[in-house]
Amino acid sequence: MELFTVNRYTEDLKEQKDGVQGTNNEDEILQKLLKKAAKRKRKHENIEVVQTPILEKETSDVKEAEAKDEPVEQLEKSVAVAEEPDVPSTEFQVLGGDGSAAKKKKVEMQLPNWLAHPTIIEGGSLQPEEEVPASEAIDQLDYLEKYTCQALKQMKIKRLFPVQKQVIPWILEAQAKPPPFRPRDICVSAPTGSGKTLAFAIPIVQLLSQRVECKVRALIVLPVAELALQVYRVVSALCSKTELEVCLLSKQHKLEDEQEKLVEQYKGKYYSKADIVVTTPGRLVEHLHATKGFCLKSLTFLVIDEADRIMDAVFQNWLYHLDSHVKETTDQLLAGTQAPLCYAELQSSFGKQPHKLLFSATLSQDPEKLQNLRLFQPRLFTTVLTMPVLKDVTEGDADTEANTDPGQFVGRYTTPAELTEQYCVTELRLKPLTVYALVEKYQWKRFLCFTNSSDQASRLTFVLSLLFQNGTKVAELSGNLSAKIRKTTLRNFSAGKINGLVCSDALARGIDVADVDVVLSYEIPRHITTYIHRVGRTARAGRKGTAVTLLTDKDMTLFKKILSDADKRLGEEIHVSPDIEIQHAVQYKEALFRLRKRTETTKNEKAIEKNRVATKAMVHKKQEETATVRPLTLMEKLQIKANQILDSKTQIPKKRAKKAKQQPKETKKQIIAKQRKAIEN
Ligand SMILES: Nc1ncnc2c1ncn2[C@@H]1O[C@H](COP(=O)(O)OP(=O)(O)OP(=O)(O)O)[C@@H](O)[C@H]1O
Repeated sequence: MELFTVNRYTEDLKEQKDGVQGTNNEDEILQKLLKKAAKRKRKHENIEVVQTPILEKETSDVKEAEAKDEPVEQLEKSVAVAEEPDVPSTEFQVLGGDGSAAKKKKVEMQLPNWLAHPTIIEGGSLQPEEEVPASEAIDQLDYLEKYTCQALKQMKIKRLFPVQKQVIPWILEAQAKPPPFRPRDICVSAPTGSGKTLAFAIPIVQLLSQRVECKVRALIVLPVAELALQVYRVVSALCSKTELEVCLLSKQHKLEDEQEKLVEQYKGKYYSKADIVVTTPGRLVEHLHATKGFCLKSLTFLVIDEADRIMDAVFQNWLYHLDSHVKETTDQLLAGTQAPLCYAELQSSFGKQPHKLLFSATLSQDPEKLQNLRLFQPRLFTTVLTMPVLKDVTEGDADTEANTDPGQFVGRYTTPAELTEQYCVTELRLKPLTVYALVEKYQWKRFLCFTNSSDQASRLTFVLSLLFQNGTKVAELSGNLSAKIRKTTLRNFSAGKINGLVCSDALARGIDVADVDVVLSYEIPRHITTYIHRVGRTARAGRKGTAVTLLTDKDMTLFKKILSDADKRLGEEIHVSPDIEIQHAVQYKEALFRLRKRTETTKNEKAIEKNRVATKAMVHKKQEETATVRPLTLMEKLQIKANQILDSKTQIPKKRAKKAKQQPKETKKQIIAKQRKAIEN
């Protein structure tokens, strides 16, 4: 059977078939083709007849007149087409061939309703120094418990920030509803330093404070250990006047130490020692697998801070582990393998999902990413752009208009109103010197300098340390260092023992260090979210701050494009003296020379280490190989020695030696086997 049939008119075919089929001659085929063409033409014209009245209404009077000139002819044609039997067409229909595709409107992103219509967090003052009106004082807020007010006062907090005023009462109210009502999950997108931590910590502590038995009821997940520690401190401070226990899980401690703080065993049963667990995703997974008795079946709150970061592919698997852990415990309860099988407990835990609270300054508006969290009827809280600086940034025509539409708020990353953004144009080879000159010129006493990689951070720290000879101390804070060293460095910076930190972006998020004068971007960030988090390390909690980006001429276009993603424009340009290179020539040359030397030394050290590891591996392999071969007897050894002496005596001609070289080399095992065979013979 033929797979393909080709219908083609050929002269030979005509001659062959002439006798059998009279209809298959050239004229008839031509007639058929003409008929087909006419039919197609009529069909096309018929479509036009139908479309004309619609078009007429929209287009000019001239077209109207043309249409009236030939109504009879068109009617005839349409009737003719209508009379034609409805034969299925063998022609391919060209999709959009009628031009309809070209007329189609540009596809607009359709967000789910909850993302497109968020609850707006009205801007308010973040100025902590301002006089607080009596009505706004924390003791006047009826939803705050006495112990919360006491703890807040100890933290020197006199009133709540806008995001806290909106979110805290909402969570408390949502949780107050009796079953079967289930509180809606929430996503909160508010600028850096606007106080998101307290917005989730206060309601959680208040709602859990009445608990009887200690069980893990709240899990707060953060992307890095430093952030986890920071949030742990805030939550612990809030819990100081309650009986709640908070536990921190991060790579800064030994796993066994954390296990001891997390669970205890009594008469063969495990008991939780923590009510609130603050953790990083990696450490959480470790405990889910390694800590016996670590149970999350009573989980009431799941907080994901820096949610967009945690939802990144790198961190994805923690959710899977968390889900399967909860499912496993439920299955065990159902099967009765986990004691005690109590009906009430089973009923309360089965199918129960924690209240999910997501927070970030750059919350993803990608519904697919958020879908992984299976949010329950989610609700979005986001900030309004009413700050003076931001007005300036989004100033003008279309943007201002867009801001009045709530649907447009989503995905707009807002920076604090107190932030001043600047840039400094420089050359690539002069960048470290520019950082030095800027710090000297503006007398910045506390600054952060962000690079795009840990290695770059390390190199820049080295050069800057050599340049600053007036007592300004700089240190590295990057992923290259252990968690312990990073912790000490950060503490020294907070205490003012270090003036400047050169950081990689791993630490751009969430770190809350008070009174950072300026954030420098040594290299332009790769994405707008990175920029928002970098600059967010200053101008926090209503204080003023500056962000300066170093730009080469090449960077300029790309940086402008990155800023445009957040409806931002370049800020003010600042300059350093054009003579910096001449002024600091000797110092800079020396610093670069020493950096080169250091790079070489590290490179050599790395090569030596690599060699050492390779040699060790080879020795190990050889040992394994020889271990499998039977040791030679004394006779065999003597025979081999005798052969070697004989070999050395008989000179192999050069040509033969070359030929032998070309042949594949025998392994030691093969040589021994050969010699043994020779002895046996
Ligand atoms: N109501 C308040 N009054 C005064 N200071 C506050 C208040 N709430 C929070 N703060 C302070 O503001 C600073 C920033 O708070 P927080 O770290 O919660 O911000 P954030 O919104 O989580 O920032 P990021 O997005 O960078 O993580 C902290 O030092 C905190 O102590």
